[in-house]
Amino acid sequence: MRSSKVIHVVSCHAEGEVGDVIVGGVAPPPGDTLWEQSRWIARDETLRNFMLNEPRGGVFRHVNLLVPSKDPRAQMAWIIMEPADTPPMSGSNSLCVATVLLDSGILPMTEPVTHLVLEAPGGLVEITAQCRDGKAEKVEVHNVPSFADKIDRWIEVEGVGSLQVDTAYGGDSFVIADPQQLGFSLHADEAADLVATGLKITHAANEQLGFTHPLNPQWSHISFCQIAAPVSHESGVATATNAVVIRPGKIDRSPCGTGCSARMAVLHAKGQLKVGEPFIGRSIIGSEFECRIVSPCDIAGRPAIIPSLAGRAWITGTHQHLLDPSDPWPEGYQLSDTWPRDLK
Ligand SMILES: O=C(O)[C@H]1NCC[C@@H]1O
Repeated sequence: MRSSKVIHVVSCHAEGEVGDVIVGGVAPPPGDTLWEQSRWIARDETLRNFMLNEPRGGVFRHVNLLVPSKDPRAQMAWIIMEPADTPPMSGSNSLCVATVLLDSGILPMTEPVTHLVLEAPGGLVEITAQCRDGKAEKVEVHNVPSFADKIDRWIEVEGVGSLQVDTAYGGDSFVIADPQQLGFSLHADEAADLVATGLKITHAANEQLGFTHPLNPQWSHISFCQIAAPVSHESGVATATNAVVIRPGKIDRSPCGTGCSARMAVLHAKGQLKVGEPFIGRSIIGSEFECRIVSPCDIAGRPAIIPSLAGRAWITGTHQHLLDPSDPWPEGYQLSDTWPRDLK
């Protein structure tokens, strides 16, 4: 066996969504801030391609690179790599990172509760992990400030027609649409059709509404379409199933932490969810995040919220990814059979 690199990974999933964690073998990228470091990873593409492309990755995979924190309040920082983007924050990936840090002993675990501060490219997040017998059993994340952007706006979507949507930010940027308007019931057997429709909605929303983060103008697109069922009250708790369509073409298997944060910001802006009121986000495979609005806040003079989401993550394996110097595809490859081109 020979290899010109060895990347050590602890694989994990949070409520069904893969979030592998690189724990060794990659030097921290250059940059004065974590955001700059994440832009370097996005521009350079070498690590993204090696880990996300076939034969090592695939469209379903997210990979997180642990790096030393820049902010002295944080115990660790990480850079999120998703198939289409290198985003500011991710709920499912934050659960995977916190679980791997604690369950594998990279950071010390205190039972029954461990508190951490982690640094994502989009800001600091506070972690409260319920721990027992060496396992982080449930992880709560206080997310970055989240806000509704455009409410009840009409867009024209190819093959759909006029569609009323909201846009919002919950650590990443969303267009949110109602499945009833689209003829979906959010069952798992609709997954392929949800993806095709969601990609068209994302494309239309980017062209017709757009998005720019008020404090980070470099984040200037809508990443995801969240097809979000109306809220119903189950045992008195506001609950809603969603299907978040991730470019280039898959559905989040988890309830999507940034999506639930964005949704809560919209519900709050519409007067439909109060500060502190529980909200359950449910995924298309039936997994759940327990969410709430921790507090109202302000972002560049606009009303915003600090959301919280809680869920479970499990380690699924360890891998050492190698590169034989004679391998003709050191950065892997993508083919449109499993890695669809963005539909327009
Ligand atoms: O939980 C989330 O926020 C996400 N899951 C995969 C894509 C998003 O980052």
